[in-house]
Amino acid sequence: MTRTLGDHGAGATDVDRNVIEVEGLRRTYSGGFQAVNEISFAVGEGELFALLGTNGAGKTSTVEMLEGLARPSGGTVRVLGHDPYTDRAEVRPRTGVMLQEGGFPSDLTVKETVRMWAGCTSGARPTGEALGLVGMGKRADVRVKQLSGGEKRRLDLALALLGRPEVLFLDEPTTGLDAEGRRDTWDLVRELRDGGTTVLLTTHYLEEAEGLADRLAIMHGGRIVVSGTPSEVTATRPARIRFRLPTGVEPGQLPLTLMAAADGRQIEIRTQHLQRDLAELLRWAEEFGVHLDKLDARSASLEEAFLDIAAQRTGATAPGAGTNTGGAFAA
Ligand SMILES: Nc1ncnc2c1ncn2[C@@H]1O[C@H](COP(=O)(O)OP(=O)(O)OP(=O)(O)O)[C@@H](O)[C@H]1O
Repeated sequence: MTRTLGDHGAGATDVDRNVIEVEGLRRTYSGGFQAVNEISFAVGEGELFALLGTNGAGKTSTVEMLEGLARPSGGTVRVLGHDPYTDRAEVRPRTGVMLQEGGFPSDLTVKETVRMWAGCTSGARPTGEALGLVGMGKRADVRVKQLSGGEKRRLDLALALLGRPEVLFLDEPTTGLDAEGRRDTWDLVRELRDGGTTVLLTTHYLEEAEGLADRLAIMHGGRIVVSGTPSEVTATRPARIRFRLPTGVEPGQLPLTLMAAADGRQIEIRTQHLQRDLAELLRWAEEFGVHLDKLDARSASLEEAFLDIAAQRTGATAPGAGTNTGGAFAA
């Protein structure tokens, strides 16, 4: 991909200056259904903020209000210091929006589509530059209806970047992209952020949020359930230690202060104190001359945190979410 990114002050992250401010935001659909229920968050200049959630959590309903496409039912939104709905003329030229469905005329070529869009965008990048950014330079003369789903997403992104936006809204930007396309898009988004662009991203790919986001919020049922840096969010969930129970050892012989679950001879310990409990386990193994086969110890991933949160809220049990107390036991 050719890289000629707009520069809003390279490395000029200024999280003290909020570019997006949301306070007590609500969105109620006809019939009284509350899709967004009193949410509040702020995104600093040059920050990448990810909004995650289960299906129907209210992400798109929220983002549409930030983009100025829908009027809030309550609360306030400020983007670059303005109300994006009532001050649309002020906010729109400084923001780039990548919707879930671009909906371009499908008979136009890629190049014609970009030119048409550029006609409505002040200070637009040259067409070749915009297409080069998203790796679509070679597809310029192809008709939109002949593009694959992933190529359409790239075109959506090129259009969102046309006006060198200060704020970029990306609604599920990598849905339909193959692994390479996804990685290219992540690189591009990182470069834009490093160049000072403020990015608000929604995604269903948790590794995408974990890898890209400076901070994130997980929504469920219209509310923000948890927010923070990816490590702050995962730190709220227990880490895991796994190993095969050595031959000749029974689960009841494991160190009693550890909370463990056994599935046959596979042992899993879930702990908020990974270092302390791992050290205790290793001391015990050393003392009794036991080899812990397939030993694996790691912090919770964002995906595990997400599944735990979703399961708690629906009253279900996330796979492997059970934590047993009172020492080791056999299943
Ligand atoms: N126009 C509408 N009228 C009534 N209800 C709506 C409307 N649009 C969305 N909803 C409902 O509002 C809730 C939130 O929808 P929204 O699309 O914002 O969720 P989401 O988090 O973006 O979901 P997904 O991850 O599935 O895209 C859902 O229950 C949805 O059915």
